[in-house]
Amino acid sequence: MEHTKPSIKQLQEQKVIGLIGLGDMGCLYARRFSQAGWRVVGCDREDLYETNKTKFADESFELLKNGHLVSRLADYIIYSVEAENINRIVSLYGPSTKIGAIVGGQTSCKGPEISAFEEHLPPDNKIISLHSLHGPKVNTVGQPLVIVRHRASDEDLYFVEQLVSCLQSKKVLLTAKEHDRITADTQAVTHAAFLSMGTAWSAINQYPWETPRWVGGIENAKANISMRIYSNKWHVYAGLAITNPSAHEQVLMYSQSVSELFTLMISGEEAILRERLHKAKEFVFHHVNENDLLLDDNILDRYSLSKEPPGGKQPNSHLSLLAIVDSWFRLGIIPYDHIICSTPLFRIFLGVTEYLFCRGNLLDECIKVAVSDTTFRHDDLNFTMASSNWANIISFGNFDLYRREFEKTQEFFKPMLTEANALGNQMIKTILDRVREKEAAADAKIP
Ligand SMILES: NC(=O)C1=CN([C@@H]2O[C@H](COP(=O)(O)OP(=O)(O)OC[C@H]3O[C@@H](n4cnc5c(N)ncnc54)[C@H](OP(=O)(O)O)[C@@H]3O)[C@@H](O)[C@H]2O)C=CC1
Ligand SMILES: O=C(O)C(=O)Cc1ccc(O)cc1
Repeated sequence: MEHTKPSIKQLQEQKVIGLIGLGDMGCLYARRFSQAGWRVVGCDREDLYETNKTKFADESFELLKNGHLVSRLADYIIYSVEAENINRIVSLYGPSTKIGAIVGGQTSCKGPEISAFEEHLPPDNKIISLHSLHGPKVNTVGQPLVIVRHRASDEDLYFVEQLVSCLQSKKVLLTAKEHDRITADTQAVTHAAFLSMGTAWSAINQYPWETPRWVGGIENAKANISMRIYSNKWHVYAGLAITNPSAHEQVLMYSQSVSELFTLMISGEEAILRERLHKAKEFVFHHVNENDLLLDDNILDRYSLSKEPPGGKQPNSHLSLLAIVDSWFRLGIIPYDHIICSTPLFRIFLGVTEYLFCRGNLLDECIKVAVSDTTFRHDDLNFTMASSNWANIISFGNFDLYRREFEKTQEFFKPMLTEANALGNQMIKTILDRVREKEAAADAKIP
């Protein structure tokens, strides 16, 4: 006999949703689910309960004292806590989980999260994890939402899909292993590149928008994204890279590419550099049509933090962008294969590199400048050292050192972060709207 599936309304009458961790992402979910008609209970740290009662007083979800109370009551519990602490927090509350309930997490690397669930949850509990591939201030509509069904029935999955449908994100079903491999390729290396730019600018004591050496659209995108990362919480980026073993390999390869390309530049090896980069271009961008690039001058030029009017463009060696394509080639990664599972920052990073490699003869101009013009040597040397430093910190798995380096650079940019973030948000919104338009146009072409 075939069972009819319950409607969302019926599920909403039966099920309680629980959030453990009401920071940026936990609060986003708690709000969205409760506003869509689900009963939602949540908790943050128990020692902050009294303060949080005031903070969350006007919300449409219910604040409980701790994760035990959430776990006893909820039918689907989502841990939305720092990746570094996931095992410890699941060990605390996991044994209190309601019989038969489903449990998942929002941390950015699924291997350690699923291991924590397997270790600490009673065997009757099911496991379905989530990962929204965007920050808390991005519109959830159309963004990828990874669902990892690890230990659960079709009915359980159906319930979770009904719950998340209010986000209107694009569901991507993956295993934990697939998820971690792809996000190492997309997120971890993207962050490593922009973290290194920020550290290098801070090391030479230079805001990039305050010097005529850096003008033009590509520079705007680099500065805005770097500032966006430094205006966020360090633990988000540390957790994502350090807890994912695949990310270590990627970040180390990126820093090796940076160092090798820089060596070719300062040795004046133009022909070798050109051959190496054209090979990488052919591998990564062979299908790209120059008339159909994600970004154009118009978009890129619009979002500058500089107070000066845009002048003539200054060529740059673009070491950070040359190196990402070189490392994709050496790791056999075609970044377009991961677009279904990509974050806004990754899509912009890809858009900017695509622009540099495929627009007119920009790539050859850039190679020429890299070898012959010494204006950027000091910056490129600092970038090379910064990327090697970040790769070491990540592969040694040192959270404390990560935090120290991150906050040191963050301090340097602090006076500009609010303005930079507002501009970065506009830039990202424009680019995402544009991506949506392009996708819609492509879908319309399919017969
Ligand atoms: N921010 C982002 O862009 C994204 C983040 N993620 C991932 O989602 C997770 C949450 O990130 P985000 O919301 O940004 O981080 P936040 O730091 O804003 O939120 C985590 C919350 O969990 C709280 N917490 C710590 N211990 C406990 C506990 N024992 N019980 C209940 N709550 C606790 C923290 O309190 P306190 O701060 O006082 O320790 C904090 O309020 C992370 O794993 C992150 O990597 C995923 C997608 C996007
Ligand atoms: O887009 C990015 O890379 C971000 O910086 C936001 C972000 C951070 C962590 C995640 O797990 C997912 C998205």
